[in-house]
Amino acid sequence: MTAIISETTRVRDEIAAVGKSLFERGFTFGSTGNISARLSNGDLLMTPTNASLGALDPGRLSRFSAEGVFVDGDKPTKEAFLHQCMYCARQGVGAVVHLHSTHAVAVSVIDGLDPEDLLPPLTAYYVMRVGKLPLAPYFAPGDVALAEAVRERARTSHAVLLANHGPVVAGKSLREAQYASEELEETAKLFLMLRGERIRPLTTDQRNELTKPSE
Ligand SMILES: O=C(O)[C@@H](O)C(=O)COP(=O)(O)O
Ligand SMILES: [Zn+2]
Repeated sequence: MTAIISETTRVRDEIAAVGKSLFERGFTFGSTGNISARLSNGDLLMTPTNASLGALDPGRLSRFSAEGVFVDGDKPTKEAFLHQCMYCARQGVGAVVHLHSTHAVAVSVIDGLDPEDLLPPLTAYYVMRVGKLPLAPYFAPGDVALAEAVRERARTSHAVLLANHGPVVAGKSLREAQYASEELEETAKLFLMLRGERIRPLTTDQRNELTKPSE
């Protein structure tokens, strides 16, 4: 019991610290975005609805049981189902971050990109942290129909861009989800800066070299 309590406290504090860091560096703003993390007993901690990621109270985070039932805390984010579907679609997910990071949102609005993989492999770090970025069609925030669209894409990618909205990124840990979200935003920025230029993305061989399982 003691171990569970201290793990809960640690994860609550970590969610608040990551939220503050992302907010203060402009990765999301106002009360946009939401974060969740899984505890070792399967429970999920999530940010409450209408909360600024910059000023989260660790003790007031919303908690769901492993079965997806709301247990306690403030009223959960309206995207709770979106977070839950990332945990269901992928093995080993420990945390999920959703942001309205400006450049990623801009990419989510551009027509004519490849909806299976929106951004080219500009750098090795992008390939290692994000890899592939499919687009989920537009649904209003909080619409449960979005869950099915995201679940389908999350089976093959831990990062999904919601059309005219923003990214949802899963990681084994909260730090992994945070770093991948940041890398996605910076690559979206590079992509927009480079529009109209002749570019030289990584080749398929270079990409495969980065993602091959280590022996
Ligand atoms: O875009 C939205 O409204 C939500 O996806 C969002 O980012 C913030 O919603 P809450 O977490 O319910 O505040
Ligand atoms: Zn949102």
